[in-house]
Amino acid sequence: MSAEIVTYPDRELLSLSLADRIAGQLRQQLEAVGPASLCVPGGSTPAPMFKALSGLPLDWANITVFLNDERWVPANNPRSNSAMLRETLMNGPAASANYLDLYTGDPTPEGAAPALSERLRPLLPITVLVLGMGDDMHTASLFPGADGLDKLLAHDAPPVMAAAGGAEPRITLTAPALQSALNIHIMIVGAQKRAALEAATGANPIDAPISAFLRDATVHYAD
Ligand SMILES: O=C1O[C@H](COP(=O)(O)O)[C@@H](O)[C@H](O)[C@H]1O
Repeated sequence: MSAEIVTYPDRELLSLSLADRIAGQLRQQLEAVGPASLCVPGGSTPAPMFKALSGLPLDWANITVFLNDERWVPANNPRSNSAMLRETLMNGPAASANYLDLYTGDPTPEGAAPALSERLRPLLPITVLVLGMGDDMHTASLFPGADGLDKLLAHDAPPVMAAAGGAEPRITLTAPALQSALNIHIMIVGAQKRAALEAATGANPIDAPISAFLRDATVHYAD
């Protein structure tokens, strides 16, 4: 089965509509169950959606936010996904949310992963998961053909592991932690990513990691 794809007339409408949909799903969890979790991508695509979401009225103090993955660099490094998130999402009403930073300052992501896994377990299943995708069909830090990708995709993987394949060491949520999410959205823009997504449909996750999430996801797309 492949994902439902929603195509928007432009990127601004995509960002506003997706932010509204995420807020609705978080609100439902907060009202029906209690605390909620929101797991979001880094990269350049989601920043406008984060800005829209940050201004929406929600019980942010009962929401824990964390990234899908992080480059192993401190927050003052321009490659830090956390820095982008703090500038875009963790502002206005959303500044009251709890933030679980995947970058701990430990010397290596391998050393930090076991304790992060334990901190993450009580937050599972993720209430709302938003994934991005690179042109190479990677998502989170699950890179096609990377060393150890089979371990990150394994059904018994711990929630958080170190990952190879990017320009710097990385830490990532693993496939089972991400797949357990109650609501999964994939946000992509541009014809190149759309073509990559179509190529990934039905492919082996070792070659096209995004395909591990397509069955249960809604894809949000604009040119
Ligand atoms: O490296 C990463 O890239 C992907 C996609 O980023 P984009 O700049 O093409 O939007 C992102 O989903 C992932 O979280 C990030 O670590």
